[in-house]
Amino acid sequence: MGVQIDVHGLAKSFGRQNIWQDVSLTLPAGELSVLLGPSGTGKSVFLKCLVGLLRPEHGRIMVDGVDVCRCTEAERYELRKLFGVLFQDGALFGSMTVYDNVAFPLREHTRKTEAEIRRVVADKMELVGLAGAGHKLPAEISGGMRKRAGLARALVLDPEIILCDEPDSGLDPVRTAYLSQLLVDLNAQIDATILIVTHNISVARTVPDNLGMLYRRRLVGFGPREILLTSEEPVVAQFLGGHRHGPIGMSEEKDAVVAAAEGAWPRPLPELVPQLTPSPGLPVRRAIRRRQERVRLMLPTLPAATRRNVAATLDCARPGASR
Ligand SMILES: Nc1ncnc2c1ncn2[C@@H]1O[C@H](COP(=O)(O)OP(=O)(O)OP(=O)(O)O)[C@@H](O)[C@H]1O
Repeated sequence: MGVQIDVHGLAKSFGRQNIWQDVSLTLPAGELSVLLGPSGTGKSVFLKCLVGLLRPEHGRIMVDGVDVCRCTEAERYELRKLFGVLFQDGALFGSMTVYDNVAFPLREHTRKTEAEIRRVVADKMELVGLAGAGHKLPAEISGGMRKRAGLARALVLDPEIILCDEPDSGLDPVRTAYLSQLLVDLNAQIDATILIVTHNISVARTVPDNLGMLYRRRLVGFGPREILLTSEEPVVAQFLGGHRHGPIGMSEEKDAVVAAAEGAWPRPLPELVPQLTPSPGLPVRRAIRRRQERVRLMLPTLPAATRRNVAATLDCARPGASR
């Protein structure tokens, strides 16, 4: 099962530029989570902090009992083995074949023989639908295939935590739908904790168990998907509705005069769409039951509308209930 990550009071700046502050959230073990936010709100910086590539000035990131922000280099090296990271552009080495790219972490971090490496690489390439493409160079495959090759590489060390930085960027809606399904299927197969950073509304509405959003240097919210997906908070409703009217402007924060001239921002909330389920033949996601137990305890604390939506998902998941 994946590992839980607890983030408390995190703050990160570059010089005088504060990126975000007071970010606290828990990524529950083995669940799928999505972190949304307009461009430039520091989503990638957050991922890099989680994996220890950037050091926040304040706060704690607890992974497996170790604080990523304060651990020794040796501890950080060990922790990194828990993580598989899919970077925005796939981050493949252009001069290596897809096969060698995927095999790279195994050759670097394990003592496996080439025969063993061949087996693992073939297995992961098959998992992401790239069997047969190993001999090609990254420049010879499509953007979607490069993403999947990056994902295969992120998986070869059997990570317990998978971080995906905008896996959908540069993909058409159909490829994005395939990739969303792939992430859900992967979770069903390996039960890893998965965090996806994106500004893709369709991914946010269909993939995660938990959803959060960064805006104006703060975490607007983070919790069971139904909370944000039914939120009437103007910034959340505008972002998920994908429209111009609302507090978010072209350069993140809208000019107060422009915002006032728009008047109120009442918009119908998009309908809550069902979460993706694993493809036929795959096991039921083990996270579902754990999440139900967790969310059931949260029910009394949720707003009435959210409570109804969450309760409905708990009801339809009861044994014998029709789905
Ligand atoms: N190493 C760095 N040094 C200085 N500033 C940085 C560094 N990395 C990121 N930033 C700044 O931090 C801010 C947030 O960047 P980040 O890439 O995390 O945003 P994002 O939310 O992922 O954006 P997008 O959705 O457009 O990818 C930007 O203003 C960026 O210029």
